[in-house]
Amino acid sequence: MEANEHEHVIEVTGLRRVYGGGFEAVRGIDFSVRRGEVFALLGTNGAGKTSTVELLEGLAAPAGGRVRVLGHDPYTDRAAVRPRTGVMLQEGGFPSELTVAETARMWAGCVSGARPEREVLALVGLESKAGVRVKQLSGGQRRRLDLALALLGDPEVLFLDEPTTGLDAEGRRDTWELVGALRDGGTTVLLTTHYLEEAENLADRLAIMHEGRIAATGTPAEVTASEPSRITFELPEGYFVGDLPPLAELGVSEHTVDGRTVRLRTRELQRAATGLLVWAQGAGAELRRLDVRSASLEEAFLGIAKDASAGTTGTAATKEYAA
Ligand SMILES: Nc1ncnc2c1ncn2[C@@H]1O[C@H](COP(=O)(O)OP(=O)(O)OP(=O)(O)O)[C@@H](O)[C@H]1O
Repeated sequence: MEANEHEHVIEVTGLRRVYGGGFEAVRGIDFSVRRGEVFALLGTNGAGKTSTVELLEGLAAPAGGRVRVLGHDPYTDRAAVRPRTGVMLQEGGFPSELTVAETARMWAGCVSGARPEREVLALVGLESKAGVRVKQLSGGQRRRLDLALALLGDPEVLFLDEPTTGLDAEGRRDTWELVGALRDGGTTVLLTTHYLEEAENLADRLAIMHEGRIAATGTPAEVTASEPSRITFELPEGYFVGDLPPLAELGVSEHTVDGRTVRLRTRELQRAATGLLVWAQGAGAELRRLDVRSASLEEAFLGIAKDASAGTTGTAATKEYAA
């Protein structure tokens, strides 16, 4: 396979998943991931992230739509896809009596051209635990073992379902570094996560799922830009909000006043901030505790989830930002 960076390694079109009782967990989603990208699926609980990833891994057949991984259908053409992918499930479920090294060795037996166990254990910082039984590992160490096993076949595409859940801050940082290094080495990574900071740090592009649909997709910066920025300051004594220039003319969409503290929300940060500062300069007014900031991914996520719950987004209204 040619290593073409523009090649879509994962392609998902109109994908649906329906469970036994008729519940539609994935309701027609589209996205694609290019070679060497880290793509994050974010979402509220039960949004359909795991249901989607399982379809990409070929663990179930879709109820509708199409999935291609490395150009193949991962369900019907499993033999072509599986050796080139690495999968880290949410629950590894290893025999707890085996040691870490034995588990890696057993797993390596199922992988063609597996890397040496020691090498993958070193990658995830578990070399010193090689002789320890799996049942004696902490939750975070088990997640690292899950990751080590996913890396045994030196995969072109890596699926990580909540890779850092249960890890402490240091373990999370180490995993981020490792995923970054894998990406730099050309591995394509699709991950699900509850940690917005993780997506902000790692993802080249992301999709936010809500109730089986994609509510927003784009780079972290593009998705963040969909939420209004904020300006906060304290008015000096003797000044009132009515003394400010007309806020609507500055592109301010909302404002609140709490004592002397004024909070503005705007989608035109430069225009609003400039108008405010020019006014303050002219009036000789000092705006104390002035704080001007773009929305965080967390704010964008909460805003999108709120809109989606209120029925103002959906397939037709998916926010999509050009990559
Ligand atoms: N085997 C199943 N049978 C019926 N419904 C299921 C099954 N597995 C998942 N679901 C439902 O499908 C929906 C999506 O679940 P899924 O696990 O894909 O969500 P998620 O986004 O990964 O959630 P979380 O962030 O909580 O892990 C949920 O409402 C869940 O209850």
